[in-house]
Amino acid sequence: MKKDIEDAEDIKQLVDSFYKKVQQDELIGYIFNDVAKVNWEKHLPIMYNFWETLLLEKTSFTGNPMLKHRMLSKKTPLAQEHFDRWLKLWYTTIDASFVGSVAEAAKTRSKSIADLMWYKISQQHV
Ligand code: HEM
Repeated sequence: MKKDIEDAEDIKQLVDSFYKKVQQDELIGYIFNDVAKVNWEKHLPIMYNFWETLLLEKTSFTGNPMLKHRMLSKKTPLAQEHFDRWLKLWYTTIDASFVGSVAEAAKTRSKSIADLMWYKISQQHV
């Protein structure tokens, strides 16, 4: 039975299964695997903190995602279709296991952040 995202364990499960899909994705996987060469042992806990801060009112995240993605877009072109795929995988992963107001917030928050990131990145070239 599906339930809402309630605690750190749920966030961990969600984030772990999302990045499993991301790594195998034919459109965006290479950005993580080959361009950024992500150290997953480091990155996954950062992402648990990020989503706990956004969804569970914790304050553990202290990174600067806008800057990180702007730097990434200097290493490889990032396009709207990459963001669309990121969001599609995120929504699919949420919907596969969770339902409720926090699950909905996880989707709407990610969409606003992705829109803002894409806006900032696309403005860099003008
Ligand atoms: C095309 C879409 C995206 C790509 C290719 C992408 C890729 C990456 C990569 C390669 C990193 C760096 C990992 C490292 O430090 O080793 C990263 C970090 C991160 N990403 Fe994304 N990302 C995308 C979209 C998003 C979106 C939509 C969000 C938020 C909803 C997000 C949230 C984050 C956060 C919070 C970090 C950690 C930042 C930090 O360490 O300060 N990303 N991303």
